[in-house]
Amino acid sequence: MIKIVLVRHGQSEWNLENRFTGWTDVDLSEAGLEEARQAGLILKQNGYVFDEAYTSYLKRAIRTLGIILHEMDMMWIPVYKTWKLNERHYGALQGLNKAETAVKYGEKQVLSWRRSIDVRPPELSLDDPRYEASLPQYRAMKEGEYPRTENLLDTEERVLDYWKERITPGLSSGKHIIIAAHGNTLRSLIQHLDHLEGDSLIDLNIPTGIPLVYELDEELKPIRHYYLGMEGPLPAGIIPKHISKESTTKGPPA
Ligand SMILES: O=C(O)[C@H](O)COP(=O)(O)O
Repeated sequence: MIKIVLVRHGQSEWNLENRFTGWTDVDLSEAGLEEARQAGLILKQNGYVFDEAYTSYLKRAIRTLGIILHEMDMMWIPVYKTWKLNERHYGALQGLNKAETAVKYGEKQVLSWRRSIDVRPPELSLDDPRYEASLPQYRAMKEGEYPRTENLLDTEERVLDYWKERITPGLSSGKHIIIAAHGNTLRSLIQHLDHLEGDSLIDLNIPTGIPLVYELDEELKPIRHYYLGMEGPLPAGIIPKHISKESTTKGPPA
């Protein structure tokens, strides 16, 4: 049996303000910093050790991982960063308040943008200041690779590309791996692992800052998964109290 730990970054400043974030590089809120510390303590308390870690180019995930590894006294392990694990790009919605957007476009439309697999939000124009392909961390991307908007399938394509090319070889060779990433990055990976579609995908929300353990067989097919608390695996559907309300919604189906 092979175990991998997935963790969504701690609550961010725009999670707190209920804004569409995507590739906007916002920091963790105070609650998010504490969630990251708690995640590190939970993993240490449960005796987890890691050989390598993966994260995105976005500071909310990078800092979450750094705090977790600091709490575990594991800052010495290799950490691999990639834009392919960045959050799903929310296009021209980035920066907008989610509640205000729902008033303007309707709840149904916003739910479809947020949780369907094949609906892209309006795209960013190339002269939009939020189109940040010129930032140093994205300069090595190929022409047209920097997204102007994404649906979950677009995100899943780049996440799975990296998962298959860079992460599964380590897993199959017995490495203990943690991935600190984003709500939709992890939703797209879980969609692939658990073959989720329809309502079970629409209802899939990953809480911030809680370690999610996937146990995989030799073919890397899921055997079971569970969120981790201080006392070990949490019963399905239970999210620890310390997580802020707006991030505690239904986790992966039991
Ligand atoms: O990018 C964002 O806005 C959040 O990280 C995830 O938002 P969502 O839960 O609306 O997809």
